[in-house]
Order: sequence, then C-alpha cells, then structure tokens
Amino acid sequence: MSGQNSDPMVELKRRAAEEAAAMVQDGMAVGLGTGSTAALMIDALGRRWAEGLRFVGIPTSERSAEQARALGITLVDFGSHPQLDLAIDGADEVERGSLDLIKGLGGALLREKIVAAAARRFVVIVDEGKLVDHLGSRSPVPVEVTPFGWESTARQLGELGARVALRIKRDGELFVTDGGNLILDCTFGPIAHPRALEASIGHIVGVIESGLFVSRTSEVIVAGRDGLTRLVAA
Ligand SMILES: O=C[C@H](O)[C@H](O)[C@H](O)COP(=O)(O)O
Repeated sequence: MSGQNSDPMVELKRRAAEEAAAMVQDGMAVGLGTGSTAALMIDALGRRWAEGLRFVGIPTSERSAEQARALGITLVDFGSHPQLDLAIDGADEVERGSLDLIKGLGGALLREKIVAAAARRFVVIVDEGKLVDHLGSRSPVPVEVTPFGWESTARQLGELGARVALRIKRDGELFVTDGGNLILDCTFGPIAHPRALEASIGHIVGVIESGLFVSRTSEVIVAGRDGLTRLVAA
C-alpha cells in the first residue's frame, strides 16, 4: 500500500490521509481504520513514527494491525485505553450535510464502529466519488450477522425492504469477518431515514451490527480533483 502511485486519485487520497495523520499528536490514543484509504493514513503515521512521534493505536482489523505493527507503531487494546482521542477511517459513502456514512465493504464494520464510538473525534478520509445525496445510492448496507441462523436473519432484513446477498469472496469461499461472523450486503436503494433504518436493523435477532454510521462523524477530509476539502457535520 505504500510508495508512490501514478493514479492521480490515489495521490489525492494520500494527501487526505497525510492531512488526517497530521492531526495525531504525541501521547494520543488513536483508532486506526481499515481499507485502502486508511492504509495510506497508517503509512503516513508510520512515517511520523519514524520521525519520533509517539502515540498508541487500536486497529480496526487484523489487516490494519499487521500493517501498523510492521511500521513499529505501538498497539494497545480497550483494557488500557477505553476511550480514544481520535479515530481515522475511510468510508464507502458519505452523505452530504449530515456526514452519515455507510462502511464495511471491506468487512471491518463492527470493530470500526466500536472504535468510532470510543473516540472523542472521528475523522473520515474519502475521495470525492464517495459523496452522495442519500446513503444507499450506490452502496449496499453491509450487516454483520452470526453464522447461526443467518438465513432467518436475512429473511427479516428482506422484510425491511432490502435485497439481501450473503457475501462470498472472489474464490467462492464464504467471507468471514475478523470476529468469525458473516456479512449480508443489503441493497435498500436511497435511504430516506438512516437513523430509523439503523435502529430497525439493530433490532433483528442475529444482527451484530450494521454499516450505517449515523451522527458519528466529526469531520470528513475529501480528496477531489480540485484538492482537499474539509467538511464538518451540519
Ligand atoms: O470495512 C471496510 C471499511 O469500512 C472501509 O473503510 C471502507 O470500505 C472504505 O474502504 P476504501 O478506503 O478502500 O474505499
């Protein structure tokens, strides 16, 4: 994930990632997101670590833990750090205005949501293609469910109006999360009331967590062709 890339959008994402990484200060406890954009941010933090910055990180996935460990970053857990100063992560969709999110196309939504909920500030880094007027316009809502009874859980998600697909990897194997669970990708189309939908999904037995992140975002750094824009929730 590190190194230079000639794709101009990757370069812009790298700048957004560096801007977010610059928010980390000595002594902070920092949530480390998951995905291609978050990986650029962890790389940027690795460079700052090499220059002498010292902080502790809680990773949102085994992938991010491995990357951070390889860079020498000290990792901790919630036992010693139940509250974080800052969490930085990517997203699959960002709703203009509210800055509500869909996350979890990479399958890390549960740990990401726990980390975001534990952080005083939650900063999101995306390219401009992730901005939408209504969540669900392009992305399904990933829902993490227990393997036991997933078919029944899927049926109930379908009753909320979703087209439900069990996530399968390219090699044909089941996608299993870091927590040993399954993902149901739920296509609702444009979502008029994300908060109500998040609550309805959360009430279904067998659901562990959904990828709807409502009222959690402090700031979004958007990488666009015209440069970086910082958005704060309306
Ligand atoms: O589970 C994955 C995460 O929610 C990612 O933050 C999200 O999928 C965005 O990833 P990327 O930066 O690779 O588009």
